[in-house]
Amino acid sequence: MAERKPLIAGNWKLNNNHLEAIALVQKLAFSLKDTDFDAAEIAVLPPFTNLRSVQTLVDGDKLRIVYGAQDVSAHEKGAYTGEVSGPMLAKLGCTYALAGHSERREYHREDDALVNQKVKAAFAADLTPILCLGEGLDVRKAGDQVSHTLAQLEGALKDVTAEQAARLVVAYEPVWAIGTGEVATPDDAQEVCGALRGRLGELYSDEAAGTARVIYGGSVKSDNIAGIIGQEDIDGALVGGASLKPDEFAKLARLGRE
Ligand SMILES: O=C(CO)COP(=O)(O)O
Repeated sequence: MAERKPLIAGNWKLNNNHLEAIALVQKLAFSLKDTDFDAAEIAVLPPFTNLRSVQTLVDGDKLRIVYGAQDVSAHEKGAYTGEVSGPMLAKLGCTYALAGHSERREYHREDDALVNQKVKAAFAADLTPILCLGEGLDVRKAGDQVSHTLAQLEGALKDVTAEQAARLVVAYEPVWAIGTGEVATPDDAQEVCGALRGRLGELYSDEAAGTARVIYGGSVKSDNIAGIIGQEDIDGALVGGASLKPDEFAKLARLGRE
């Protein structure tokens, strides 16, 4: 099995203007000073308006974090008011772009077909998409979480190549765990993450499934990350609320080992 470097990514959601973003990244850099950057890749995902400021700080201070966007347009250019394209994000030095976060699926009516276009747009711009998926509470109560998330995976990966799939990050974020404080148990998270990796193997190859990273998101904190990351098929975390607190996010970046 290939070595997969854990990814700890902070999704800031709709928080912080660009000045607040600079302050937060500076504090985070300080909090990260004793961190082993070889143990995990650390990413922040601020709002679009902050990316240029974060780029300047990361480049200027040679910070060992990477960054990305919370969304990417399905379109490359043209008459698409309000959209931000993959090439624009790549030009700003972004490594990652989220695609299909449950908040975009819910509040902006994004479906698997659109998420699929966004995943392909990210790959086309040499960004790594972080494909978000996960079931709501009703699906979980019915015990259909595996089939539900596998269907989302297949829908989002239509026409994605094996080479691309090998670079993919899939974030399993059960909707009922997001912002609720109700983190999935390590076993529950592993059940779905293992099934997602298994399906990547069936759709592509064992090699692709072995290098793609599958991460978990939903109420991850420094006191619960160790159990989550200890699971065989979980390669990191997508963190919301806790990513806005520099000390707490730095502890997460150290995988809760202190
Ligand atoms: O949605 C999330 C990350 O994308 C998770 O958010 P919380 O960590 O605040 O639950």
